[in-house]
Formats: sequence, C-alpha cells, structure tokens
Amino acid sequence: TSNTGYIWNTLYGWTDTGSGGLLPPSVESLTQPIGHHVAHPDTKRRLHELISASGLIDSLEQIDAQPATEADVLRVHDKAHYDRILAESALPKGGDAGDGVSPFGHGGHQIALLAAGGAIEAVRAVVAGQVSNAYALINPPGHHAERSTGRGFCTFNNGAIAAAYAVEVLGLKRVAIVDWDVHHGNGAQDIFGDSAEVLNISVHQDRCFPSDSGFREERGAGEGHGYTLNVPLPPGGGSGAYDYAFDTVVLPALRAYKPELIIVASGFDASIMDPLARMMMRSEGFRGLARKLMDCAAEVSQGRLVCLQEGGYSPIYVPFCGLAVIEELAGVSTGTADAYTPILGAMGGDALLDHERDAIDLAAALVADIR
Ligand SMILES: Cc1nn(C)c(C)c1/N=N/c1ccc(/C=C/C(=O)NO)cc1
Ligand SMILES: [Zn+2]
Repeated sequence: TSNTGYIWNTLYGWTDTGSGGLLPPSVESLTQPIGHHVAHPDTKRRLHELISASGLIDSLEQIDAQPATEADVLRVHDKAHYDRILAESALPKGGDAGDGVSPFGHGGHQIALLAAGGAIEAVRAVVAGQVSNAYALINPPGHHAERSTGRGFCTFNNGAIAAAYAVEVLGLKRVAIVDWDVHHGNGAQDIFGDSAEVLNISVHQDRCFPSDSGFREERGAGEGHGYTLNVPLPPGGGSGAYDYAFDTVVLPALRAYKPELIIVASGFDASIMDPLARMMMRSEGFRGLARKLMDCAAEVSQGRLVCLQEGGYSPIYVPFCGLAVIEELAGVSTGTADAYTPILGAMGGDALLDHERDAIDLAAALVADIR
C-alpha cells in the first residue's frame, strides 16, 4: 500500500517572528509595529488545520519529529554558526538567524532543531520504506541558510541537513533537491556546490531573493560542476511557465541523474496571493508539479519523495496550495474545492509566454552535463 508520512509539531506554530511586518518596527523610519510578520507561523498552522479539518489527516501516517543533534547540524553548518544560534537563543528576547532580518525568540534554537529533525525523520521513514513518500510541515524554513549563516528567515538548512543525513548516515550515493520555492535555493548551492552526491535544482523568480544569486551561470565547482542547476524565471509566471520548466529542465535532469531520493524544498510563495514574490501559481498548479515529481520518482527513485515546507506567506492561500500537494502525495481527494480558484483563475498566468519559454530553454541546455 502506498502511504504518505506527515510531520507537524505544535512548536512549529510557536516561532516568534517579532512585531515587524518584514523590517523591525522603527519610529525613525516610521515602520509601524504590526500583528503578524510576513513569516508569522499562523500561515503554516492554518495549513495544518486545513489538513485536519478536511479529513486528509486521517489518510496520513503521523511521524513524530525529534530534535536534530549538533552532529546532524555540523554535517552542513560550521560550528561558529551553530554556537551563535544557541548563544542568541539564550538571550531574553532571542536573536537573529544571521542577516539581521530573520528574528527568532528566546529558546528559538529548539524549534529550529526540531524543524531540521523533522526533515531527518521524514527522510529516514521514506528510505526505510515505512512510508512511500512524506510531507514535513516544518518551521522555521531552511533553504536560504548557508554553511556559516542563517538568512531569509532560515536558521538551519533543513533540506541540506536531511540530504547530508541520507548520504552520510543512510549511505545513499545520489540525492536530488528540487526547490520550487519562489526564492533561490542559495543555501544548498553554498553547502553542496562542490559535490556531485547532491544535485541541487532551483526554479525561482529571477533576482527576487537573494537578489544576487540563482543565475544559470552558477553551476557548482570541481566535482560538483553541473550539479547545481538554476532555472530563473521572469516575474509573472504561472502554471504555464512552471509546467514547461519542469517538463523540459527539472524532469530531464532527474532522469539523467537517477537520484535514490528526491527532496523537495516545498515553498508556496510562487502563489498568486503571496506578498514576497510576483508569480501567479494556484493550488492546482502546485498539484500538477507534485504529480510530475511523483511520476518521476516512481521512475528513478523507487517513489522516494520527501517534501519539506519552506516559504509561503499568504495565510489565506497557502492552506489550499499545501492541501493540493499533500492530497496528490497521498493519492486521496477530500473533495475540498479551492474556493479561491474561480477568482484567482480569472487573473491569468496559465499561458506560457515567449520570454518565459526563452529563459527556460536556456536552462534546458545545461541538463546535458548531468550524468
Ligand atoms: C527586509 C530586508 N531588508 N534587507 C536589507 C533584506 C535583505 C531584507 N530581507 N528581505 C527578504 C527576506 C526574506 C525573503 C524571502 C524568504 C523566503 O520565503 N524564502 O523562501 C524575502 C525578502
Ligand atoms: Zn521563498
């Protein structure tokens, strides 16, 4: 039987993102305090509640997250970063992941370790065959965290920690990370850039965040040359662009690399309602991407597919995007229609435009170097 593992923990809903909206409050710059930071955990808690309220949770196998250990973290981060996070977490009001705009509260290191540990548990359960695939609704996210610093709301790189665990502890030889979060997966690129054991594919809005990375020319170094694959997309892309990018770049790259495990950096900030990017995906579009990766995983990795929650900042719409993906993973329909589809579908985004095709065709040429 095909069963889907699911990870959630109450603490993922307790991250303290402070009282700023994106920048911290400041009377000098007249940035007012606000109830919810763009990265407030309620957005992901609402996804968990929709999974529960729709009944989908009854078709999922709950997997309990365990905190990652220091050894788990040090496979991809340097000790200075780990020690700084623990030190700042001990401060009365917590600290920052590393870029000055990624706050966490007192004791926040515990939640960050639980997020990384949730990613590890999901990979362990899938590789052990306990479940066919898994969705880890973890928080805080990880894909911007680099070896020596946190960044973009990310403290530890959950996906990189899980991939390193799969290679160094489970003995896998080839792991692919597919990052469909709308922002560049700079963290895994920084951490695995010189390794052919991890193929890192990122499809993202061109120069959205970080604004200085994610270009096609960034392809990895040494042994790793060719195993970093960046697919920057022009703003305004929807399912037309994403489907074409997956069909002509992502899936051919996976078929060439034949990973033993596919990890998805699953952010929903490419959605049409997201405040931190300018793409036009809807829940059905994400369902389609999940379907494509499941079919490819069945072909190359014995179906082994682990989705890890990354970004996604619309508390209204992330729940419907996540429900669509997890229904697809589980092969279950709860009959919950996305009530926003009629309104959002009228806004466009489904056609593949010429300038999008041109950008994607340039990335498709890079697949030839993957063996
Ligand atoms: C504010 C501010 N001020 N400055 C100087 C900088 C660098 C600022 N960060 N902006 C950000 C931070 C994070 C994201 C997206 C995260 C995500 O969802 N990744 O998946 C986007 C913009
Ligand atoms: Zn993002």
